Amino acid sequence: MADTSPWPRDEFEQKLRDKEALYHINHPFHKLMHSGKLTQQQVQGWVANRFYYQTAIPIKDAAIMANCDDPEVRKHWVQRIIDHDGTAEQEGGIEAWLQLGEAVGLTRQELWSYEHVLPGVRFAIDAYVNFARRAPWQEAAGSSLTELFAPKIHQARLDNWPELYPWIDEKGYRYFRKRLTEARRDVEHGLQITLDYCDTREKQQRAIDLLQFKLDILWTMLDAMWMAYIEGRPPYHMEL
Ligand SMILES: O=C(O)c1cc(C(=O)O)c2c(n1)C(=O)C(=O)c1cc(C(=O)O)[nH]c1-2
Repeated sequence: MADTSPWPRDEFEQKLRDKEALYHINHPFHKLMHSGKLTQQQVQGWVANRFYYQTAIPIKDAAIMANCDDPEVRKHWVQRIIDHDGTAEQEGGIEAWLQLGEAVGLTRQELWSYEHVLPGVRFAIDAYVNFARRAPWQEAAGSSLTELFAPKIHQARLDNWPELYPWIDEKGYRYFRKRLTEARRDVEHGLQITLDYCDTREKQQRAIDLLQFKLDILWTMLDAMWMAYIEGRPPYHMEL
């Protein structure tokens, strides 16, 4: 009979970490971006589409909080919302992303209107928010663990973009710098929740599958952007 006992904690954690192989840092769109081959218009397309993700993240985190009956968890989780929305005194990630938009030549109104957001990007992100609304909060918390792999991609942008894309204004980099520390703190907490909650093989496997679901969301966003901005085939492009 197959062994269905839970994996030891460190083995389970390693299985989650192994998912890095499918992280969107490996998507051809990011590969082009990180080799300096994107035009200004293509960078703008990415920034405008990703803005929909940025504004969805605190809504997703509020949905997790709304489903969470543990004040100890909420006490920490609320920081994620503050990181993105900011406070009366301090700017958050959404404001930093708007500044990135301006640094690449977009206006705030353009970003807020979501006029550049592709249907495929919107559907993928909406799937993440809707999942977080309905899932047990521990499962939704676990799906944020793609952030395990995010500091590397933020760091790569900080390291390479100034040379590859000298036309991007320096004020655009604040978002990525900010996320380096925030993402590391988030995953420490998210990982503890997941490792504690998944005390059966079934729950562990479900967490791995949900991490894959989140990887699918990130990958699918870039597939839609590839069609529109690299192939020049946005939706309803009819020419052969
Ligand atoms: O630029 C990226 O590649 C990237 C990826 C991810 C991610 O892995 O989901 C996040 C972010 N950035 C990010 O900035 C961010 O605030 C964030 C929050 C979350 C989440 O699922 O809660 N992911 C990510």
